Amino acid sequence: MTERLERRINDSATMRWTALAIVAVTMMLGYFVAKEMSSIEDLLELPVSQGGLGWTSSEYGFFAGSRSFFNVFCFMLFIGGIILDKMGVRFTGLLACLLMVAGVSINYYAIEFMSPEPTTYVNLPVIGSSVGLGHAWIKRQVLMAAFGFAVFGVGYEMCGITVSKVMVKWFTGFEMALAMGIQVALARFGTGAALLCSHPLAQRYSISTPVLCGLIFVSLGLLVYIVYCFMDVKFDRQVQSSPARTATTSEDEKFHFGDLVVTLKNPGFWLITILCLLYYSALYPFLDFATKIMIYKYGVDPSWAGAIPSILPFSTILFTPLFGMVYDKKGHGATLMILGTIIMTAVIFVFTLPITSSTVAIVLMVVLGMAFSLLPSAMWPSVPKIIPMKGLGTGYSIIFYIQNIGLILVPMLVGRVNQDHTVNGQVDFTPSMWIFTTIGIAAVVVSILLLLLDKKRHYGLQEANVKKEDS
Ligand SMILES: C[C@H](N)C(=O)N[C@@H](CCCCN)C(=O)O
Repeated sequence: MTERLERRINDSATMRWTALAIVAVTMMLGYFVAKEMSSIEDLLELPVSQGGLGWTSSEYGFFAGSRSFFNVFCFMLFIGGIILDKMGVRFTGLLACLLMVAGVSINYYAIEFMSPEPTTYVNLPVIGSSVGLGHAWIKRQVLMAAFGFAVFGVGYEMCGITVSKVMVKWFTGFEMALAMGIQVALARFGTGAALLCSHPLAQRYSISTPVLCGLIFVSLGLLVYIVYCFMDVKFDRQVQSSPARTATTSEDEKFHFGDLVVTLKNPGFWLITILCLLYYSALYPFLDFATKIMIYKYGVDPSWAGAIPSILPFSTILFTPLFGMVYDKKGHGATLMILGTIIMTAVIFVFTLPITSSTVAIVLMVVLGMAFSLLPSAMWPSVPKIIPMKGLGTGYSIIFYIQNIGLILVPMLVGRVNQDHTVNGQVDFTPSMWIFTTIGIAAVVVSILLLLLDKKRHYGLQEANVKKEDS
C-alpha cells in the first residue's frame, strides 16, 4: 500500500477541480463538433435548388457513422489507448486535439467548398436495405465530409480516453464519480448547444456555419489543453520527487502487454464493454435522427425542432453530477446502471408508439435525460474498479473501440431503414425506433448480468467511491 508522506498537488481541491475544468472544457468543445450536423439533417437533404446539399437519408447515415470509421477499421482507438499508456496524457491529449482540428478543417472544406451537385459519385460498400452489405453511390462531397469526420473521430475518442485517464490520475480516492459526472455534464452541454444552435446558424448564415463554429471551438480546445499540460508536468515532478510515491507509482502505472491479457480475461470488463456498446448504440444514433423525427412525426417546425432533442443533453447537466455524487457517497453503481437502461428502453419504446403530440415528445426527452445520466454517471467510474490504473488507457480504448462499432453500424442501418420507409417524402420512423428498442432490451439484460457478476466477483460496484479518511 502506498503511504502518502507529502501533500500532492491533487490533495488540493482547487488544483484538482481546476485540472478537471480544463480537460472537461476541451472535451466539451469536441462534443459540439460531434453533433454539429445532427440538427441540420433536413437542410443537408433539401434539394440543391432549394439551398440544401441534396444528400439522401442513406448518405446522412453514412456520414453520421463515419466518425468511427478509422477508430474501428484502422484500429485507431486501440492504438490510441496504447499510445496513451506508453506516452502519457500530455502527448496523447495534444495529438488528439490536433487531429480534431485537422478533421474539422477537412469537414469544413467539404461542406463549404465542394460542389453539392450530384454529378460526382464514388462506389462504396454501405449497409444495404436492412440486411447485410450492399453497394451505394455516394457523392464525393459526402465522402470528403465523412473523411474529415472520421479524422476528427480519431482525435475525439483519443481525447475521451485521455480525459478519462486524467481524471483517474487526479481523483482516485477523491470524488471520482462526481468529477466524471461533471465532465460528462459539460460534454452534454456541448452536445445540447450543437443541437440547439446549428439549425438557426445554418438557416441564418449558411449550412457550413455550424462547422466553422466547430473549427473555432476545437482550436480553442487545443489551446486550453496546453494549459493543462503545465499542471500535469507539475503533478509528475511532485510524484517523482516523493520517494514513497516513486516506489509504487512508476511501477504500478507502467503498462505491460501481460496486463492487457489480464483485462481481456476479466468477465466484468466484457460485460461493461457490451453494456457500453448497446447503451450508446441506442442513444447516440437516436440523437442523430431525433431532430428529423421531431419534424416528420411530431410536426415540429424545422427551425426549432433541434431544441426538443437538445432537452436530453441539457437535462443531464443536472442529473449526471447528482447521480455521480450518489455513487461516490452511497455506492449502488450497478443498480444505477440497471435503472438507466430500463428507463432508456421504456422511453424509446414509447417513441415507437403512434403518439404524435410534441408535448409528449418533450416529456419523454426529459425522462430520457435521466436515463442518459444514470448509466454514464455509474458506468465510467466503475471501470477503474474492474481494471487497474496501468491498463486503464488500453481498457477504456477497447471499450470505446467496441462502442464505436455500434456507432458506425446503427446510424447506417437506421439511415437506410428510414430511406426504405419514406413514401412521398413522409418517413415512417416505427421500424427504426424498434431497432433502438431492441438494443435497449439487450442493454437491460446485460446490466442485470453485471450486477450478478459483481455479487460473485466483488468488484465493489455497489460500494461508495469516496473513502472516509480522504473526505
Ligand atoms: C463517445 C465516447 N466514446 C463516450 O462514450 N463518451 C462518454 C463519456 C465517457 C467519459 C469517460 N470518463 C459519453 O457519455 O459521452
